[in-house]
Amino acid sequence: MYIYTADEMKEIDEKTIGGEDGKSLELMEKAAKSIYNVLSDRITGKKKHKQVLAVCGKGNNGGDGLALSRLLGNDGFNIRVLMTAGEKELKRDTSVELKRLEISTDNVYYLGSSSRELLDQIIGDSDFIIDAIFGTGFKGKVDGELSDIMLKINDSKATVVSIDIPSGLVGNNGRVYGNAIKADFTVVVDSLKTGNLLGQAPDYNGEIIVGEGIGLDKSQASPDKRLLSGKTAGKMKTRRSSGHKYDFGSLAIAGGSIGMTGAPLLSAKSGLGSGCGLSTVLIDKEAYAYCNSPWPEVMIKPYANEVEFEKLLERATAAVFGPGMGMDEKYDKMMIKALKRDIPIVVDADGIYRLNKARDQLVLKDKNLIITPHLGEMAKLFRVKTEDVLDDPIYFVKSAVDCYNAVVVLKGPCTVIGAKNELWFYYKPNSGMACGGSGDVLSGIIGGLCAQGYETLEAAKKGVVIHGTAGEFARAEKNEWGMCAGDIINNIYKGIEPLV
Ligand SMILES: NC(=O)C1=CN([C@@H]2O[C@H](COP(=O)(O)OP(=O)(O)OC[C@H]3O[C@@H](n4cnc5c(N)ncnc54)[C@H](O)[C@@H]3O)[C@@H](O)[C@H]2O)[C@@H](O)CC1
Ligand SMILES: [K+]
Repeated sequence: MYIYTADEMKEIDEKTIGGEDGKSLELMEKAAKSIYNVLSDRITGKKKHKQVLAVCGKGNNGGDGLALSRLLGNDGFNIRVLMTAGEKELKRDTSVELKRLEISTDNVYYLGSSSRELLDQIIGDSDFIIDAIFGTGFKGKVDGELSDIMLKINDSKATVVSIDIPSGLVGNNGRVYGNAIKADFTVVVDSLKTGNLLGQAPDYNGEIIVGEGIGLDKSQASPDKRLLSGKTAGKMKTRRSSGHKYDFGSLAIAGGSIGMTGAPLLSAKSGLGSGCGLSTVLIDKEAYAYCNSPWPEVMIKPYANEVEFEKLLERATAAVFGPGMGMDEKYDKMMIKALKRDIPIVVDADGIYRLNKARDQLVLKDKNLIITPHLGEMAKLFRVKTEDVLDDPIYFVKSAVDCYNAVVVLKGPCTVIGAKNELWFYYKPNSGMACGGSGDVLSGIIGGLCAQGYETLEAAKKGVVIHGTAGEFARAEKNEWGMCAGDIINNIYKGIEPLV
Protein backbone atom coordinates (compact mmCIF):
# COMPACT_ATOMS: atom_id res chain seq x y z
CA MET A 1 0.00 0.00 0.00
CA TYR A 2 1.45 3.35 -1.05
CA ILE A 3 1.48 6.39 1.22
CA TYR A 4 1.51 10.01 0.07
CA THR A 5 2.30 13.30 1.71
CA ALA A 6 -0.65 15.72 1.85
CA ASP A 7 1.15 17.83 -0.78
CA GLU A 8 1.53 14.84 -3.11
CA MET A 9 -2.14 13.99 -2.59
CA LYS A 10 -3.15 17.54 -3.48
CA GLU A 11 -1.24 17.26 -6.76
CA ILE A 12 -2.93 13.92 -7.49
CA ASP A 13 -6.35 15.50 -6.79
CA GLU A 14 -5.58 18.40 -9.11
CA LYS A 15 -4.30 16.09 -11.84
CA THR A 16 -7.46 13.96 -11.58
CA ILE A 17 -9.79 16.95 -11.68
CA GLY A 18 -7.80 18.53 -14.53
CA GLY A 19 -10.13 21.55 -14.72
CA GLU A 20 -13.06 19.29 -15.66
CA ASP A 21 -16.38 20.74 -14.54
CA GLY A 22 -18.13 18.66 -11.92
CA LYS A 23 -15.19 16.30 -11.46
CA SER A 24 -14.26 17.51 -7.98
CA LEU A 25 -17.87 17.11 -6.83
CA GLU A 26 -17.89 13.62 -8.30
CA LEU A 27 -14.75 12.78 -6.26
CA MET A 28 -16.38 14.17 -3.14
CA GLU A 29 -19.41 11.94 -3.68
CA LYS A 30 -17.14 8.92 -4.21
CA ALA A 31 -15.17 9.76 -1.05
CA ALA A 32 -18.42 9.99 0.94
CA LYS A 33 -19.68 6.70 -0.47
CA SER A 34 -16.42 4.94 0.39
CA ILE A 35 -16.57 6.27 3.98
CA TYR A 36 -20.23 5.29 4.20
CA ASN A 37 -19.36 1.74 3.12
CA VAL A 38 -16.78 1.49 5.89
CA LEU A 39 -19.15 2.90 8.51
CA SER A 40 -22.24 0.94 7.59
CA ASP A 41 -20.44 -2.21 8.81
CA ARG A 42 -19.67 -0.59 12.12
CA ILE A 43 -22.69 1.51 12.99
CA THR A 44 -25.39 -0.73 14.40
CA GLY A 45 -28.58 -0.34 16.43
CA LYS A 46 -31.91 1.30 15.67
CA LYS A 47 -30.82 3.98 13.27
CA LYS A 48 -33.86 6.17 13.55
CA HIS A 49 -33.08 6.90 17.18
CA LYS A 50 -29.40 7.60 16.60
CA GLN A 51 -28.26 11.20 16.56
CA VAL A 52 -25.47 12.09 14.20
CA LEU A 53 -23.74 15.44 14.44
CA ALA A 54 -21.57 16.31 11.45
CA VAL A 55 -19.09 19.04 12.32
CA CYS A 56 -18.01 20.48 8.99
CA GLY A 57 -15.43 23.04 7.87
CA LYS A 58 -15.34 25.21 4.79
CA GLY A 59 -13.03 23.01 2.67
CA ASN A 60 -13.41 19.73 0.83
CA ASN A 61 -13.19 17.75 4.05
CA GLY A 62 -16.33 19.58 5.19
CA GLY A 63 -17.92 18.74 1.83
CA ASP A 64 -17.10 15.05 2.36
CA GLY A 65 -18.78 15.28 5.77
CA LEU A 66 -21.95 16.84 4.32
CA ALA A 67 -22.18 14.26 1.51
CA LEU A 68 -21.70 11.48 4.05
CA SER A 69 -24.42 12.99 6.24
CA ARG A 70 -26.86 12.82 3.32
CA LEU A 71 -26.13 9.10 2.90
CA LEU A 72 -26.51 8.46 6.63
CA GLY A 73 -29.74 10.51 6.65
CA ASN A 74 -31.13 8.40 3.79
CA ASP A 75 -30.23 5.39 5.88
CA GLY A 76 -32.44 6.50 8.80
CA PHE A 77 -30.10 8.45 11.08
CA ASN A 78 -31.16 11.80 12.57
CA ILE A 79 -28.72 14.31 11.15
CA ARG A 80 -27.64 17.63 12.58
CA VAL A 81 -24.85 19.76 11.19
CA LEU A 82 -22.51 22.19 12.90
CA MET A 83 -20.74 24.39 10.36
CA THR A 84 -17.47 25.85 11.64
CA ALA A 85 -17.40 28.49 8.88
CA GLY A 86 -20.06 30.89 7.63
CA GLU A 87 -22.10 30.09 4.49
CA LYS A 88 -20.23 32.66 2.42
CA GLU A 89 -16.83 31.21 3.32
CA LEU A 90 -17.60 27.71 2.03
CA LYS A 91 -15.74 26.31 -0.98
CA ARG A 92 -18.03 25.85 -3.97
CA ASP A 93 -18.42 22.05 -3.69
CA THR A 94 -18.94 22.23 0.05
CA SER A 95 -21.67 24.77 -0.48
CA VAL A 96 -23.32 22.50 -3.09
CA GLU A 97 -23.20 19.56 -0.65
CA LEU A 98 -24.84 21.66 2.10
CA LYS A 99 -27.74 22.41 -0.29
CA ARG A 100 -27.98 18.78 -1.40
CA LEU A 101 -28.33 17.68 2.19
CA GLU A 102 -31.80 19.26 2.31
CA ILE A 103 -32.21 19.25 6.06
CA SER A 104 -34.28 21.76 7.99
CA THR A 105 -32.35 24.93 8.77
CA ASP A 106 -33.27 24.25 12.41
CA ASN A 107 -30.80 21.40 12.31
CA VAL A 108 -27.93 23.45 10.89
CA TYR A 109 -25.90 25.32 13.48
CA TYR A 110 -23.07 27.79 12.92
CA LEU A 111 -20.06 28.30 15.14
CA GLY A 112 -20.07 31.91 16.25
CA SER A 113 -23.86 32.30 15.77
CA SER A 114 -25.29 29.58 17.98
CA SER A 115 -24.82 29.90 21.74
CA ARG A 116 -22.23 27.79 23.51
CA GLU A 117 -24.93 26.21 25.71
CA LEU A 118 -26.79 25.05 22.62
CA LEU A 119 -23.62 23.69 20.99
CA ASP A 120 -22.60 21.91 24.20
CA GLN A 121 -26.06 20.38 24.31
CA ILE A 122 -26.02 19.05 20.73
CA ILE A 123 -22.52 17.65 21.23
CA GLY A 124 -23.61 16.09 24.51
CA ASP A 125 -26.67 14.28 23.17
CA SER A 126 -25.11 12.92 19.94
CA ASP A 127 -24.41 9.23 19.45
CA PHE A 128 -22.01 9.77 16.54
CA ILE A 129 -19.95 12.80 15.69
CA ILE A 130 -18.54 13.09 12.19
CA ASP A 131 -15.37 15.12 12.30
CA ALA A 132 -15.09 16.91 8.95
CA ILE A 133 -13.67 20.21 10.17
CA PHE A 134 -10.28 20.01 8.49
CA GLY A 135 -8.67 17.43 6.27
CA THR A 136 -5.22 17.28 4.79
CA GLY A 137 -5.44 20.94 3.74
CA PHE A 138 -5.01 22.08 7.35
CA LYS A 139 -1.88 23.94 8.35
CA GLY A 140 -0.99 25.69 11.60
CA LYS A 141 -2.84 25.67 14.88
CA VAL A 142 -6.42 25.40 16.13
CA ASP A 143 -7.35 27.90 18.81
CA GLY A 144 -10.25 30.08 19.99
CA GLU A 145 -13.84 28.82 20.09
CA LEU A 146 -13.11 25.96 17.67
CA SER A 147 -10.49 24.67 20.06
CA ASP A 148 -13.05 24.66 22.91
CA ILE A 149 -15.53 22.80 20.71
CA MET A 150 -12.90 20.18 19.90
CA LEU A 151 -12.24 19.60 23.59
CA LYS A 152 -15.97 19.27 24.18
CA ILE A 153 -16.21 16.68 21.40
CA ASN A 154 -13.22 14.79 22.81
CA ASP A 155 -14.92 14.66 26.22
CA SER A 156 -18.31 13.60 24.85
CA LYS A 157 -19.75 10.09 25.03
CA ALA A 158 -20.28 10.03 21.25
CA THR A 159 -18.37 7.74 18.91
CA VAL A 160 -16.19 10.14 16.95
CA VAL A 161 -15.41 9.36 13.31
CA SER A 162 -12.79 11.53 11.66
CA ILE A 163 -12.87 11.86 7.91
CA ASP A 164 -9.48 11.42 6.26
CA ILE A 165 -7.48 12.70 9.26
CA PRO A 166 -8.43 13.91 12.74
CA SER A 167 -9.00 17.67 12.42
CA GLY A 168 -6.12 19.72 13.75
CA LEU A 169 -3.41 17.33 12.58
CA VAL A 170 -1.11 18.62 9.88
CA GLY A 171 -1.42 16.47 6.76
CA ASN A 172 2.29 16.09 5.97
CA ASN A 173 3.72 15.37 9.41
CA GLY A 174 0.86 14.47 11.80
CA ARG A 175 1.85 17.24 14.19
CA VAL A 176 -0.60 18.96 16.51
CA TYR A 177 0.34 22.52 17.40
CA GLY A 178 -2.87 23.43 19.26
CA ASN A 179 -5.85 21.15 19.90
CA ALA A 180 -7.16 18.39 17.67
CA ILE A 181 -9.99 15.90 17.52
CA LYS A 182 -9.46 12.54 19.22
CA ALA A 183 -11.24 10.02 17.04
CA ASP A 184 -12.53 6.54 17.75
CA PHE A 185 -12.15 5.77 14.04
CA THR A 186 -10.35 7.59 11.30
CA VAL A 187 -11.62 6.68 7.87
CA VAL A 188 -8.92 7.59 5.37
CA VAL A 189 -10.02 8.61 1.90
CA ASP A 190 -8.40 6.56 -0.88
CA SER A 191 -4.80 6.35 0.41
CA LEU A 192 -2.89 6.84 3.63
CA LYS A 193 -1.26 10.21 4.01
CA THR A 194 1.99 10.65 5.97
CA GLY A 195 0.08 12.80 8.50
CA ASN A 196 -2.07 9.77 9.37
CA LEU A 197 1.01 7.97 10.69
CA LEU A 198 3.66 10.42 11.85
CA GLY A 199 3.99 12.91 14.71
CA GLN A 200 1.23 12.79 17.32
CA ALA A 201 -1.21 11.00 14.96
CA PRO A 202 -1.21 7.79 17.09
CA ASP A 203 -2.70 9.75 20.00
CA TYR A 204 -5.60 11.04 17.85
CA ASN A 205 -6.39 8.41 15.19
CA GLY A 206 -8.23 5.72 17.10
CA GLU A 207 -8.56 2.81 14.68
CA ILE A 208 -7.42 3.69 11.16
CA ILE A 209 -9.44 2.28 8.28
CA VAL A 210 -8.56 3.03 4.67
CA GLY A 211 -11.61 3.32 2.43
CA GLU A 212 -11.78 1.93 -1.08
CA GLY A 213 -10.11 3.93 -3.86
CA ILE A 214 -12.04 6.83 -5.41
CA GLY A 215 -10.47 6.62 -8.87
CA LEU A 216 -7.71 9.19 -8.47
CA ASP A 217 -5.25 9.46 -11.34
CA LYS A 218 -1.91 8.43 -9.87
CA SER A 219 -0.20 7.77 -13.19
CA GLN A 220 2.34 10.56 -12.69
CA ALA A 221 2.76 10.22 -8.94
CA SER A 222 5.97 8.04 -8.79
CA PRO A 223 5.33 7.00 -5.19
CA ASP A 224 8.28 6.05 -2.99
CA LYS A 225 6.55 5.48 0.37
CA ARG A 226 4.98 2.20 1.38
CA LEU A 227 3.43 0.57 4.41
CA LEU A 228 5.59 -2.10 6.05
CA SER A 229 3.81 -5.15 7.43
CA GLY A 230 4.41 -8.85 7.96
CA LYS A 231 3.52 -9.33 4.29
CA THR A 232 5.76 -6.65 2.82
CA ALA A 233 8.71 -7.62 5.07
CA GLY A 234 9.11 -10.85 3.07
CA LYS A 235 9.75 -14.38 4.25
CA MET A 236 12.71 -15.69 6.26
CA LYS A 237 15.19 -17.85 4.39
CA THR A 238 14.93 -21.54 5.19
CA ARG A 239 17.64 -22.84 7.53
CA ARG A 240 19.87 -25.67 6.47
CA SER A 241 19.04 -28.64 8.71
CA SER A 242 22.65 -29.85 8.56
CA GLY A 243 24.04 -26.38 9.30
CA HIS A 244 26.37 -25.66 12.22
CA LYS A 245 26.69 -22.47 14.24
CA TYR A 246 29.24 -20.86 11.89
CA ASP A 247 26.78 -21.23 9.01
CA PHE A 248 24.35 -18.94 10.79
CA GLY A 249 26.73 -16.06 11.33
CA SER A 250 28.64 -14.48 14.15
CA LEU A 251 27.49 -11.14 15.54
CA ALA A 252 29.75 -8.79 17.49
CA ILE A 253 28.24 -6.05 19.64
CA ALA A 254 30.59 -3.23 20.56
CA GLY A 255 29.25 -1.27 23.48
CA GLY A 256 28.78 -1.02 27.21
CA SER A 257 30.32 1.27 29.76
CA ILE A 258 30.21 1.45 33.54
CA GLY A 259 26.53 1.63 34.48
CA MET A 260 25.44 0.66 30.95
CA THR A 261 26.66 -2.91 30.52
CA GLY A 262 23.14 -4.25 30.04
CA ALA A 263 22.60 -2.55 26.67
CA PRO A 264 25.07 -4.64 24.60
CA LEU A 265 23.92 -7.77 26.43
CA LEU A 266 20.29 -7.13 25.42
CA SER A 267 21.45 -6.57 21.86
CA ALA A 268 23.59 -9.73 21.83
CA LYS A 269 20.82 -11.90 23.24
CA SER A 270 18.40 -10.49 20.63
CA GLY A 271 20.87 -11.32 17.87
CA LEU A 272 20.81 -14.94 19.00
CA GLY A 273 17.02 -14.77 19.17
CA SER A 274 16.89 -13.77 15.51
CA GLY A 275 18.68 -16.97 14.52
CA CYS A 276 22.32 -16.02 14.41
CA GLY A 277 24.83 -18.70 15.43
CA LEU A 278 27.14 -16.79 17.75
CA SER A 279 26.85 -13.50 19.56
CA THR A 280 29.70 -11.75 21.36
CA VAL A 281 29.82 -8.54 23.35
CA LEU A 282 33.08 -6.63 22.88
CA ILE A 283 33.51 -4.38 25.87
CA ASP A 284 36.11 -2.00 27.21
CA LYS A 285 38.32 -3.69 29.82
CA GLU A 286 37.33 -1.29 32.56
CA ALA A 287 33.58 -1.84 32.04
CA TYR A 288 34.08 -5.61 31.69
CA ALA A 289 34.56 -5.92 35.44
CA TYR A 290 31.00 -4.60 35.92
CA CYS A 291 29.38 -6.80 33.29
CA ASN A 292 27.08 -9.42 34.77
CA SER A 293 25.25 -11.41 32.16
CA PRO A 294 22.11 -13.43 32.88
CA TRP A 295 22.67 -15.23 29.56
CA PRO A 296 25.52 -17.77 29.44
CA GLU A 297 24.92 -18.22 25.69
CA VAL A 298 26.25 -14.70 25.08
CA MET A 299 30.06 -14.45 24.94
CA ILE A 300 31.73 -11.39 26.48
CA LYS A 301 35.25 -10.36 25.51
CA PRO A 302 37.19 -7.40 26.90
CA TYR A 303 39.62 -5.23 24.93
CA ALA A 304 42.22 -2.76 26.16
CA ASN A 305 42.82 -0.78 22.97
CA GLU A 306 41.79 -0.52 19.33
CA VAL A 307 44.28 -3.17 18.22
CA GLU A 308 42.73 -5.75 20.52
CA PHE A 309 39.29 -4.55 19.49
CA GLU A 310 40.09 -5.06 15.82
CA LYS A 311 41.41 -8.56 16.49
CA LEU A 312 38.18 -9.52 18.26
CA LEU A 313 36.15 -8.30 15.29
CA GLU A 314 37.94 -10.64 12.87
CA ARG A 315 35.49 -13.53 13.08
CA ALA A 316 32.34 -11.41 13.06
CA THR A 317 30.07 -11.57 10.02
CA ALA A 318 28.20 -8.46 11.21
CA ALA A 319 28.49 -5.94 14.03
CA VAL A 320 26.35 -3.63 16.11
CA PHE A 321 28.22 -0.56 17.27
CA GLY A 322 27.13 1.71 20.10
CA PRO A 323 24.64 0.27 22.65
CA GLY A 324 25.46 1.66 26.09
CA MET A 325 28.89 2.81 24.93
CA GLY A 326 28.76 6.32 26.39
CA MET A 327 30.32 9.46 25.01
CA ASP A 328 34.01 8.85 25.75
CA GLU A 329 36.11 10.01 22.79
CA LYS A 330 38.37 6.96 23.02
CA TYR A 331 35.67 4.96 21.19
CA ASP A 332 35.97 7.10 18.06
CA LYS A 333 38.96 4.97 17.04
CA MET A 334 36.99 1.75 17.55
CA MET A 335 34.24 3.07 15.34
CA ILE A 336 36.65 3.77 12.51
CA LYS A 337 38.15 0.29 12.89
CA ALA A 338 34.68 -1.26 12.81
CA LEU A 339 33.57 0.75 9.77
CA LYS A 340 36.73 -0.17 7.87
CA ARG A 341 35.86 -3.85 8.07
CA ASP A 342 34.02 -5.32 5.14
CA ILE A 343 31.00 -6.50 7.11
CA PRO A 344 27.53 -5.04 7.62
CA ILE A 345 27.42 -2.70 10.60
CA VAL A 346 24.46 -1.43 12.57
CA VAL A 347 25.33 1.88 14.21
CA ASP A 348 23.02 2.50 17.14
CA ALA A 349 22.66 4.67 20.24
CA ASP A 350 25.92 6.34 21.33
CA GLY A 351 27.54 5.25 18.07
CA ILE A 352 25.26 7.48 16.01
CA TYR A 353 26.49 10.93 16.89
CA ARG A 354 30.06 9.70 16.29
CA LEU A 355 29.21 9.12 12.64
CA ASN A 356 29.38 12.85 12.12
CA LYS A 357 33.03 12.84 13.16
CA ALA A 358 33.94 9.62 11.37
CA ARG A 359 32.39 10.61 8.06
CA ASP A 360 35.41 12.57 6.80
CA GLN A 361 37.82 9.76 7.58
CA LEU A 362 35.97 7.04 5.73
CA VAL A 363 34.69 6.10 2.34
CA LEU A 364 31.13 5.10 3.14
CA LYS A 365 30.12 4.59 -0.47
CA ASP A 366 30.02 0.82 -0.63
CA LYS A 367 29.48 0.16 3.04
CA ASN A 368 26.73 -2.04 4.32
CA LEU A 369 25.71 0.44 6.93
CA ILE A 370 22.48 0.66 8.91
CA ILE A 371 21.78 3.56 11.26
CA THR A 372 19.03 3.19 13.85
CA PRO A 373 18.38 6.57 15.50
CA HIS A 374 15.40 7.63 17.57
CA LEU A 375 14.23 11.23 17.13
CA GLY A 376 16.77 12.69 19.56
CA GLU A 377 19.66 10.78 18.00
CA MET A 378 18.63 11.89 14.51
CA ALA A 379 18.57 15.48 15.79
CA LYS A 380 22.08 15.03 17.22
CA LEU A 381 23.33 13.52 13.99
CA PHE A 382 22.30 16.66 12.09
CA ARG A 383 22.87 19.08 14.99
CA VAL A 384 19.28 20.30 14.94
CA LYS A 385 16.45 20.29 17.48
CA THR A 386 14.22 17.25 18.00
CA GLU A 387 11.29 19.50 17.01
CA ASP A 388 12.89 20.03 13.60
CA VAL A 389 13.02 16.28 13.01
CA LEU A 390 9.38 15.95 14.10
CA ASP A 391 8.41 18.68 11.64
CA ASP A 392 9.91 16.86 8.69
CA PRO A 393 11.07 13.33 9.54
CA ILE A 394 11.05 12.27 5.90
CA TYR A 395 13.56 14.96 4.98
CA PHE A 396 15.95 13.84 7.72
CA VAL A 397 15.64 10.14 6.87
CA LYS A 398 16.37 10.88 3.20
CA SER A 399 19.28 13.14 4.13
CA ALA A 400 20.81 10.49 6.38
CA VAL A 401 20.45 7.90 3.61
CA ASP A 402 22.30 10.21 1.21
CA CYS A 403 24.96 11.48 3.65
CA TYR A 404 25.95 8.07 4.96
CA ASN A 405 25.03 5.76 2.09
CA ALA A 406 23.10 3.85 4.69
CA VAL A 407 19.80 2.20 5.36
CA VAL A 408 18.24 4.44 8.01
CA VAL A 409 15.74 3.29 10.63
CA LEU A 410 14.10 6.25 12.39
CA LYS A 411 12.46 4.59 15.39
CA GLY A 412 9.14 5.65 16.86
CA PRO A 413 5.43 4.74 17.08
CA CYS A 414 5.66 4.90 13.31
CA THR A 415 9.14 3.72 12.39
CA VAL A 416 10.38 5.06 9.06
CA ILE A 417 12.96 3.03 7.15
CA GLY A 418 14.80 4.81 4.37
CA ALA A 419 16.99 3.41 1.60
CA LYS A 420 17.92 4.73 -1.84
CA ASN A 421 14.64 5.80 -3.51
CA GLU A 422 12.34 4.01 -1.08
CA LEU A 423 10.75 4.60 2.28
CA TRP A 424 8.86 2.13 4.45
CA PHE A 425 6.46 3.10 7.26
CA TYR A 426 5.78 0.66 10.10
CA TYR A 427 2.86 1.98 12.13
CA LYS A 428 2.48 0.03 15.38
CA PRO A 429 1.99 2.41 18.28
CA ASN A 430 2.76 0.57 21.53
CA SER A 431 3.75 2.73 24.49
CA GLY A 432 5.17 -0.38 26.17
CA MET A 433 8.05 -0.24 23.67
CA ALA A 434 9.03 3.17 25.03
CA CYS A 435 11.32 1.71 27.68
CA GLY A 436 15.06 1.42 28.18
CA GLY A 437 16.60 -1.42 26.19
CA SER A 438 13.90 -1.68 23.55
CA GLY A 439 16.20 -0.07 20.94
CA ASP A 440 19.06 -2.41 21.90
CA VAL A 441 16.76 -5.34 21.18
CA LEU A 442 16.01 -3.92 17.73
CA SER A 443 19.66 -3.32 16.82
CA GLY A 444 20.48 -6.86 17.97
CA ILE A 445 17.75 -8.40 15.82
CA ILE A 446 18.79 -6.40 12.75
CA GLY A 447 22.47 -7.17 13.41
CA GLY A 448 21.65 -10.85 13.89
CA LEU A 449 19.85 -10.95 10.54
CA CYS A 450 22.78 -9.21 8.83
CA ALA A 451 25.16 -11.75 10.39
CA GLN A 452 23.09 -14.52 8.78
CA GLY A 453 23.46 -12.94 5.35
CA TYR A 454 20.32 -10.85 4.88
CA GLU A 455 21.15 -7.68 2.96
CA THR A 456 20.80 -4.43 4.88
CA LEU A 457 17.36 -3.19 3.76
CA GLU A 458 15.89 -6.66 4.06
CA ALA A 459 17.37 -7.04 7.56
CA ALA A 460 16.03 -3.63 8.60
CA LYS A 461 12.52 -4.34 7.32
CA LYS A 462 12.34 -7.80 8.84
CA GLY A 463 13.99 -6.65 12.05
CA VAL A 464 11.50 -3.82 12.55
CA VAL A 465 8.54 -6.14 11.93
CA ILE A 466 9.89 -8.90 14.20
CA HIS A 467 10.62 -6.39 16.96
CA GLY A 468 7.18 -4.72 16.64
CA THR A 469 5.32 -8.04 16.61
CA ALA A 470 7.33 -9.33 19.58
CA GLY A 471 6.36 -6.10 21.36
CA GLU A 472 2.69 -6.73 20.65
CA PHE A 473 2.94 -10.19 22.21
CA ALA A 474 4.79 -8.75 25.21
CA ARG A 475 2.00 -6.19 25.62
CA ALA A 476 -0.64 -8.90 25.44
CA GLU A 477 1.14 -10.76 28.24
CA LYS A 478 2.07 -7.89 30.53
CA ASN A 479 0.26 -4.78 29.24
CA GLU A 480 1.90 -1.49 28.23
CA TRP A 481 2.91 -0.64 31.79
CA GLY A 482 4.41 -3.96 32.80
CA MET A 483 6.37 -5.00 29.74
CA CYS A 484 10.07 -4.29 29.42
CA ALA A 485 12.90 -5.05 26.99
CA GLY A 486 13.39 -8.58 28.34
CA ASP A 487 9.74 -9.36 27.53
CA ILE A 488 10.28 -8.26 23.93
CA ILE A 489 13.29 -10.61 23.74
CA ASN A 490 11.21 -13.49 25.12
CA ASN A 491 8.74 -12.97 22.27
CA ILE A 492 11.16 -12.57 19.36
CA TYR A 493 10.36 -16.11 18.23
CA LYS A 494 6.68 -15.17 17.97
CA GLY A 495 7.65 -12.17 15.88
CA ILE A 496 9.54 -14.46 13.51
CA GLU A 497 6.74 -17.02 13.12
CA PRO A 498 4.56 -15.02 10.68
CA LEU A 499 7.62 -14.57 8.43
CA VAL A 500 8.44 -18.26 8.21
N1 LIG B 1 -11.01 16.63 -4.87
C1 LIG B 1 -11.82 16.44 -3.87
O1 LIG B 1 -12.89 16.97 -3.81
C2 LIG B 1 -11.40 15.53 -2.83
C3 LIG B 1 -11.29 15.99 -1.54
N2 LIG B 1 -10.98 15.24 -0.54
C4 LIG B 1 -11.10 15.81 0.81
O2 LIG B 1 -10.56 17.09 0.83
C5 LIG B 1 -9.68 17.27 1.91
C6 LIG B 1 -8.73 18.34 1.55
O3 LIG B 1 -9.53 19.47 1.28
P1 LIG B 1 -9.05 20.98 1.26
O4 LIG B 1 -7.74 21.08 0.61
O5 LIG B 1 -10.19 21.73 0.72
O6 LIG B 1 -8.84 21.42 2.75
P2 LIG B 1 -9.52 20.87 4.07
O7 LIG B 1 -10.94 20.58 3.90
O8 LIG B 1 -8.62 19.87 4.59
O9 LIG B 1 -9.52 22.08 5.10
C7 LIG B 1 -8.67 23.03 5.11
C8 LIG B 1 -9.45 24.29 4.89
O10 LIG B 1 -9.25 25.11 5.98
C9 LIG B 1 -8.35 26.15 5.64
N3 LIG B 1 -7.32 26.15 6.66
C10 LIG B 1 -6.10 25.61 6.61
N4 LIG B 1 -5.45 25.84 7.76
C11 LIG B 1 -6.27 26.52 8.55
C12 LIG B 1 -6.16 27.04 9.86
N5 LIG B 1 -5.05 26.91 10.61
N6 LIG B 1 -7.22 27.69 10.38
C13 LIG B 1 -8.33 27.86 9.66
N7 LIG B 1 -8.49 27.40 8.41
C14 LIG B 1 -7.48 26.73 7.86
C15 LIG B 1 -7.85 25.85 4.26
O11 LIG B 1 -7.66 27.05 3.55
C16 LIG B 1 -8.95 25.00 3.68
O12 LIG B 1 -9.97 25.80 3.16
C17 LIG B 1 -9.16 15.89 2.16
O13 LIG B 1 -8.70 15.72 3.46
C18 LIG B 1 -10.37 15.04 1.87
O14 LIG B 1 -11.21 14.94 2.99
C19 LIG B 1 -10.81 13.85 -0.75
O15 LIG B 1 -11.99 13.33 -0.39
C20 LIG B 1 -10.42 13.45 -2.16
C21 LIG B 1 -11.15 14.15 -3.20
K1 LIG C 1 -11.27 15.54 9.53
